[in-house]
Amino acid sequence: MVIATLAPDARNDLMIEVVDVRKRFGATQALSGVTCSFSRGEFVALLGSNGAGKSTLVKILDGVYPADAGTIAVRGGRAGLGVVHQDLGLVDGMTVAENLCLGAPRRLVNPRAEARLTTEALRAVGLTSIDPYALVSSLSLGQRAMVAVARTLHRGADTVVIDEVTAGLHPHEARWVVERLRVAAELGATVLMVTHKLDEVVGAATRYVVLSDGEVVLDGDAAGIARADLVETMSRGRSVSTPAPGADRAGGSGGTGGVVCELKGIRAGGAGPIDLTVTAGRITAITGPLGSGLHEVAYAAAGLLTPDAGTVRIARDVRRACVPAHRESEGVFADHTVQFNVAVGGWSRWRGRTGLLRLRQMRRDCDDAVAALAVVPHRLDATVSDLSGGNQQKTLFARALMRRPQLLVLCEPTRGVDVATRREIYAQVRRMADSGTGVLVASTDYEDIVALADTTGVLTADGTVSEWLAPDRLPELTTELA
Ligand SMILES: Nc1ncnc2c1ncn2[C@@H]1O[C@H](COP(=O)(O)OP(=O)(O)OP(=O)(O)O)[C@@H](O)[C@H]1O
Repeated sequence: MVIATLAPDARNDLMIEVVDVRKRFGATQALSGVTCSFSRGEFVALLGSNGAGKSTLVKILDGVYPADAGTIAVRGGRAGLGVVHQDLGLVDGMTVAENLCLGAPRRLVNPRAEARLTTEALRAVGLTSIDPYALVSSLSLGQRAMVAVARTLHRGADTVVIDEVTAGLHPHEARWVVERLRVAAELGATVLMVTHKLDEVVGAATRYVVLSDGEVVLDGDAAGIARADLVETMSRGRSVSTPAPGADRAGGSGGTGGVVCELKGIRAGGAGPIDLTVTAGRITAITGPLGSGLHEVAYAAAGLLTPDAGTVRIARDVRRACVPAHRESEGVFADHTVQFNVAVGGWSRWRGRTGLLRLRQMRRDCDDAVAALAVVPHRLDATVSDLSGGNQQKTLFARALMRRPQLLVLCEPTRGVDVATRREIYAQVRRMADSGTGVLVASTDYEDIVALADTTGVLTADGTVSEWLAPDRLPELTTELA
């Protein structure tokens, strides 16, 4: 199926029409007849739990996959629609203007004209404060995201699909991006935003489209849909054994256990020197912007990286487990099954007195772990590369817990997971801490910090932690770092 051009007699403001689109991957029906249409000036939040079919739909719109059946028609044809992915695809060492005009025939464009075109393109997304001659590397992550959106529209798209680009942004910056997207829609663009962060889009999106099991289960005007109903629809009634994030911390771990890990004067990934202690039963967190070195510091604690300087002291015989920040390159064994990915490294747990693995117990434990996190598809023999991003993340998390670690290091533990899973992960981490595990969380996601941390170190611009914040001071994070 190719993306068609909307018929000339189509409704005036209609931009995209998706009719009965289906896509199957082997045994999985990823999309089972999606029908929806998008109009000029709409700001649509495209939502759904992990494995609901969002990425599949976006990839079909982007021309990455053909659909098995159905039709898609776009005003202006394929060029009328652009997708901005999480990596943004900008060249950091070039200016904003050069990035915007990249690919344009050079003889038609001189630097002055480039700057003028760039200013116009930036205005179309409500950006008036960015210098066309600024290097992209000098911009904040949110500004870069908006430059990528402006470039997509500048290249002739009227509709832009934003695929989880706000993940990892500070809440203020994410809100700033969403506000610019709202302005872009008001100025005439059609914006479809895929996100798991409901709070970003509630109040800004004009419409919600929720997918579940490859079908549209809710499609309506945002003004008429309450947040709670959205969560309920997205979670399909999945109950989670959790209070709201942060709610139970007052009665949680007291941090009276012994030291399981101590970092002194650590320098890693550009961060440091940092002193940090993880004690049994307590959740210590570090946060800061992407690239600040917070993950490298955590890897040093997990024993996955030798720091550039400083010492790592680990209590004797401590079992360590780590959820790495980048699941694709550092985490999953993509060609292996879900069971292998969950069980790997934790074999001793199932070794019987004879030395043989108790396979049936191993299978049961893996099955319980993936059921608690609602991994889709719920099949231990599924190949991990066939899972959606959020479901891959769940297998990584399940693996780390399967080791019953005494030191649990979590880098971006909730990356790409849906609302219900996020809560389940928070509950499981809290239970681990309450049972005596020392936990170190390194996350750029402020929701993780607010939900989990007993004490939080914020990496400052010089790569150090100037002070450790108790939970009651966490609200300062959202203002201080704005
Ligand atoms: N290349 C593939 N091969 C096999 N199955 C796939 C493939 N891509 C997606 N699937 C399956 O299709 C379903 C929909 O996946 P998709 O990635 O579209 O979900 P999603 O809503 O984007 O999830 P997430 O929020 O986790 O990113 C899932 O069950 C997934 O396992």
